[in-house]
Amino acid sequence: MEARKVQKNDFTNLLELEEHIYPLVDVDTPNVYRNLFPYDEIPKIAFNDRIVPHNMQNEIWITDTTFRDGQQSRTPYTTEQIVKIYDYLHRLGGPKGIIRQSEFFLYSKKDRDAVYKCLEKGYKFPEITSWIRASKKDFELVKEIGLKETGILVSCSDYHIFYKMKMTRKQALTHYLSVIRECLETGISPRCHFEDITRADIFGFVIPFCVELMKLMNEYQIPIKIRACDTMGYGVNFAGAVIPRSVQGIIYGLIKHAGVPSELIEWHGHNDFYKAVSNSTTAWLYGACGVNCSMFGIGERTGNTPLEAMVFEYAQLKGTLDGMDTTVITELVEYYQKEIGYKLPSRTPFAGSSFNVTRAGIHADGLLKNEEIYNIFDTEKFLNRPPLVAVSKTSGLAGIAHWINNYYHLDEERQVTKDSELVAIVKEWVDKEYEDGRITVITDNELVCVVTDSCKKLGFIL
Ligand SMILES: CC(C)C(=O)C(=O)O
Repeated sequence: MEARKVQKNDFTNLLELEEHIYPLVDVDTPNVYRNLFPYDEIPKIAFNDRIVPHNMQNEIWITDTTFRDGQQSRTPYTTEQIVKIYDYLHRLGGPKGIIRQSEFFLYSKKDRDAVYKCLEKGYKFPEITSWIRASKKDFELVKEIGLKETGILVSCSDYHIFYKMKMTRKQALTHYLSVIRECLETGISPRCHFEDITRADIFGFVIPFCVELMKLMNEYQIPIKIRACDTMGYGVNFAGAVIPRSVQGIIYGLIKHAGVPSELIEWHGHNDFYKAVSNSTTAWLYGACGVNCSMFGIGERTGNTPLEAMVFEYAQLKGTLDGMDTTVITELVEYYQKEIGYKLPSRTPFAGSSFNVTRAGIHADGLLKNEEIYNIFDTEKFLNRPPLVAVSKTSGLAGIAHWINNYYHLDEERQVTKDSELVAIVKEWVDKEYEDGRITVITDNELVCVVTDSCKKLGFIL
């Protein structure tokens, strides 16, 4: 299968212009931005107050790296698990393919088996793409399997170029361009992973490199994607922050100074400074069409941008889910727990067991009066997860009543209130537990026993 041809673009004038403005700066010693990354101090965020305009595109999307970056940091998934998760991603992304692509390793037979099985499904979305070693043999393999695109690592900070690859910028650029040309010769579309872009020299290396890539794209008429990888999570989204840490500054530079079309730009975030989600949203807002995510954010160190979070960011920015089926997120939580043995931290937004559980008595009282007061949205509708109240020392009568109503799915006429006799008896039992020195919350099983006993005594049927 041949890579999709790019629309004939006339970047020629722009490219000639930019080439002169931003030539490669081939430094003798690495620029490691010691002012921003002193290493023995906490990294710094500096500002020059240059403001770039919003530039969100009409069509934005999510790409998935659950089986690549996500899998790198955990026990590998079995083929069966990959196929099952791929199925869930297909349903979650909906018919418009908001989850547009998913990338797969092709290294081992097991990796390739998973790709063949997922291809057999015949889904248009997520389109299957690959991640390989950058060699002619591997490009041929991508082609043989019938994929259109592959990821290629093009680390771009001097940390990588000088310290890891032991090259100069000029040598790295020459090497990358020859590998990418080889990929294009095979007819495969390269997705260039600009590793460590948030510590790279944007005007001295990244933009001159992108300008060369856009020239190659013109020459071969095959799309070349730029994935901006915030490998260490240093990106920030504050207006006026300086590059290379500024997410909007990087995206603006790629579009305006290197002539990269928005639909060929993806942001790939990490969560080391808790910014993976807001940085990814920022990349959308400033012109990148794609954000690359992994399910539940499972990935290197603190993880990648969680895919489920970007589903809700999408809906908030666009005002519509565009056909995405968010209830699949809850199915995935259950699948990860039961079949993969991965339990999410309970407070994980949208997915953890406690994400919509209220513990404080005073809040529980609010929930009981009207669930909108303490629930982010109709979590039962969108995630099959009605808001819950965990019973603890501070739950009070309202909290216990709410727990009973939810746990037993009582419809409006049958609901108990904080004045119900049943609630009073359960509360008495709960109070006694804490008077006797208990410090943990009361479990559902314990409450079921107490409620069952109390109902028997009162002659109630729930
Ligand atoms: C290895 C690269 C491509 C990456 O995933 C990252 O920079 O996070």
